[in-house]
Amino acid sequence: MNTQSLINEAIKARENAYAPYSKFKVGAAILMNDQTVFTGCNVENASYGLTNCAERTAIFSAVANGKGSGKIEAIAIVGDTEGPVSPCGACRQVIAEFSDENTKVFLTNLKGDVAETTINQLLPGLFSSKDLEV
Ligand SMILES: O=c1ccn([C@H]2C[C@H](O)[C@@H](CO)O2)c(=O)[nH]1
Ligand SMILES: [Zn+2]
Repeated sequence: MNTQSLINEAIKARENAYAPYSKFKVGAAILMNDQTVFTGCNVENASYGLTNCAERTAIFSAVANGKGSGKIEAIAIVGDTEGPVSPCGACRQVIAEFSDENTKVFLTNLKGDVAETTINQLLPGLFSSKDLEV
């Protein structure tokens, strides 16, 4: 799947966002290394802190569908932001869990801005499974 198609999947997923509190809808789409695609949206809660972001929804969906041993080839995230949307710290760490140095991260918005980055740029010095090896 090409980048624009992945971004379009994220835009579609964003429509399903459950964001009655912030009204800030976010969509994410991930292309796994086996070429399967999973999408997610943010899901808020009256107990605000229980909110799950779009990126984590997409990744948890992939894992729930048997892709936990796979890697993310590309992820597209879209919000209605001035510039490309910026993933929160929790999502950066969760994206890192299923990424490698080749994972492409596309930060986008509804205006069509696209910024390509990497997990190492988003989360330098990240904690990973390597740190658990003794
Ligand atoms: O990258 C982001 C940033 C924010 N949100 C959600 C969380 C919350 O529902 C709303 C406002 O923070 O946007 C995401 O899903 N992804
Ligand atoms: Zn997040």
